[in-house]
Amino acid sequence: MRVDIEGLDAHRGGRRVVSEVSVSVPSGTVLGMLGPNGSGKSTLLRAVSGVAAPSSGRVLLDGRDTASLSRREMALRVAVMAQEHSEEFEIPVLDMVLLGRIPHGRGFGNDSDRDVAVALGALERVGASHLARRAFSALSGGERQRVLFARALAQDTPVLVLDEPTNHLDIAHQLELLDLIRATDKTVLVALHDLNLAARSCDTVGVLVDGRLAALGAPDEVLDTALIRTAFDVDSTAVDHPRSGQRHFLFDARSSAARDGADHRDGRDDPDRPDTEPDHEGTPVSLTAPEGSTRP
Ligand SMILES: Nc1ncnc2c1ncn2[C@@H]1O[C@H](COP(=O)(O)OP(=O)(O)OP(=O)(O)O)[C@@H](O)[C@H]1O
Repeated sequence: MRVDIEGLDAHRGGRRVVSEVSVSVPSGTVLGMLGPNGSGKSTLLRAVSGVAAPSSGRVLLDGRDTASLSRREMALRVAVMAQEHSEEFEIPVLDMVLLGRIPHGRGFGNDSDRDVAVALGALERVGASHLARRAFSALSGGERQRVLFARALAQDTPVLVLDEPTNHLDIAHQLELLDLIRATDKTVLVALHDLNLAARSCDTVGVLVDGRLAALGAPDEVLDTALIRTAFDVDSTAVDHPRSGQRHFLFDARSSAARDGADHRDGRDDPDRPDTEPDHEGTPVSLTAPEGSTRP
């Protein structure tokens, strides 16, 4: 299902925090939303998923304006994994995942065999089958994230909206979750903080700065040291992964001297800057694979 965001503005607390965002997400592709804290990623995703209506602009799902869809019609199209969840319910994990089946069925507690099979299948996909009988409230943060992702999968929608789904996850589970996202044929909009994970996992990335889209495109085209400095206020060095060749960024906090002066002289004569110049212009530096690391 194609998602088109057209000229979207959104307000929080009476203030416009997303301005004139337009993005098209082709069916089956993954859009990563990046940006510093408070740049408007969650607010944009809330507007896309219908949690909060945009103050202007519109969101189209396969050409249909979401404003014309009922809540159930939305829930059959878009599953949401929100950033903060206050679910302290004592309910078993399986029941939590079954909540994702409500738009398909007869309501809470009336789950069909198929609903249960779908929920168990979703738990298995996220490696959480062993948690099915545990109380959701008794899970760790990472376990909860995986269960909530299972709930979103169990909703069986063509579109997934995921707000920092890798929060709390250990590295293995971060990679696993993003691989699962990549492997689905769903259209995915996902807010992420880890630029390297985003570059690895997204077809397109959009970078929000102060609620405006500062950049949009394929990760390799969009992410470079200049953009990272402007958007995130950190210095970075681009390196190629010794085995995969994929570009990665190493980050350094910017010195206050660089901050004070760099905006108009680009930091080139910064006294804190090393003589051996890490590449700050976006051309990746090649790293040589350590000896013996010849595995593909
Ligand atoms: N409930 C609220 N009331 C008032 N202002 C809010 C509310 N929620 C968010 N905001 C403000 O809206 C702006 C955008 O917030 P949003 O949560 O969309 O950013 P974000 O990019 O998702 O941030 P983060 O990376 O920290 O999750 C911020 O300035 C934030 O302080």
